Amino acid sequence: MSPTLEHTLTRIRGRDRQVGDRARAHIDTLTKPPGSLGRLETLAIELAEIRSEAFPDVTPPGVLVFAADHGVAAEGVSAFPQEVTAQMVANFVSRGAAINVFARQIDARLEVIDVGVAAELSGDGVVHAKVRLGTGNIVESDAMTRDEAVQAIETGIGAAERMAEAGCRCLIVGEMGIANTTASSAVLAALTGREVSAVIGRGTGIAESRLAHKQAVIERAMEARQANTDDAMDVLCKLGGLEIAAMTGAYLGAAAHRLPVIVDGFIATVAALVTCRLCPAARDAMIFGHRSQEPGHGVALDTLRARPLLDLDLRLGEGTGAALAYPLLVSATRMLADMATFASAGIAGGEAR
Ligand SMILES: O=C(O)c1ccc[n+]([C@@H]2O[C@H](COP(=O)([O-])O)[C@@H](O)[C@H]2O)c1
Ligand SMILES: Cc1cc2nc[nH]c2cc1C
Repeated sequence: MSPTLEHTLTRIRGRDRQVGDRARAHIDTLTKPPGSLGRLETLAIELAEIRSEAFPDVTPPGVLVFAADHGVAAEGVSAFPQEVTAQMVANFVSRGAAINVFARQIDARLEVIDVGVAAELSGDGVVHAKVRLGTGNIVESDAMTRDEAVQAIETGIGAAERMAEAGCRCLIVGEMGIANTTASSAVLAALTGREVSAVIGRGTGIAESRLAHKQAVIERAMEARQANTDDAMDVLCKLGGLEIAAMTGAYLGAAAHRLPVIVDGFIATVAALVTCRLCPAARDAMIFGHRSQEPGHGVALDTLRARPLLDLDLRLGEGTGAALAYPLLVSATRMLADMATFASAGIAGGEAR
C-alpha cells in the first residue's frame, strides 16, 4: 500500500537553511576564488539544504517514467496516434528509448509505470498501476474523478517511496503520453490565468497550421469544464492527466523523503506547478533540469521562479532533460566533498577572502 496523499502532505518540510549555511561556509574555504564555480556552488548548497546534510550524496539516482493516455487525442491535437503511448512503453521495456540510454549512462534504477495507458499491457518490466484506460476527452467530460486523481497521485507517492527504500538519493521524473501537451497547456492556462495562445506549442511536432485548432480545442475544453482555478486538484481532475497526477505524487513523495527531484520538461513542470499549488513546501525539493523548446515551458518555469540548468532545445519528455542534468548535481556534490581547502593545500588567500 502506498502512503496516502494526506499523510504525505504532513511529512513535507522545507529546506534546512542551517545546513546550507555550513555548506556555504565550507565552499568559501575551497581552493578557488570565492564564487568562481557560479551556479555549481548554489546547486551544492541547495542539495545540502534538501538532504539536510552538509556533504550530500546524490548517487545512485532513480528514474520514474509515468505513462498514460488522453481522451483529447481524438481531437487531432498530436502529430502521432494514441497507440504510440503503448508502443513507447514497450520500447522502454526493451530498453531502446532515449531515457533508457541516459539512465544507463548515469547508472540509474529505472521504473516505468502504467497509470492510464489506453491499452491492456501485460508482462514484466512495467509497474501495472492503471487507474483507467486513458482520461476522458476534456472537450466532452472531466479528465478524471477526484478519486481517480488521488489514486494516481498515491501511485506516484508509492513509486518515489520505493526508490527511497531502494537507496536512491536523487529522483528523476518523466512521462510519456500522446496529447499530454494539450492537457498540460489547459492546466497551465487555468492555473496562471494566461491566454491559451501563450502556453501552447507544437508538442510532438504538429504543423504550425494546426496550432490554431489545438488552441481552439483547449479553449473549448476550458469553457466546458469551468474548473475552479483556485483549486489545483479541481483543475487537475477536469483538465489534467493521469501521468500528470502521478508525477505530482512522485514530487510529493520525493519531498517527504528529502530526495532532490530533477524536474524535466513542459509536462513535468506543469505537474510541478500543480504540486506547488497543493503543497508550496514541495517546491524546496525541486531542481529544474532543462528548458524545453515547448513555448509554455517558459511560462511554467517563470511561475515557479525556476531557472533550469540546461538549455539544449530538447522537446522529448521521458525524463531525458532531467537525466542529462543529473551529472551536474554529481559534480556539485563532489566539488563540496573532494576539493582541497586553502589551508590543506597551503595556498595563500586572496583579497576577496
Ligand atoms: O518534455 C517536454 O517538454 C515535451 C515537449 C513536447 C512533447 N513531449 C512529449 O511528447 C508527447 C506529447 O506531445 P503531443 O504532441 O502528443 O501532445 C509526450 O509523450 C511528451 O513526453 C515532451
Ligand atoms: C516516438 C515518440 C517518443 C516519445 N517519448 C516521449 N514522447 C514521445 C512521443 C513520440 C511520438
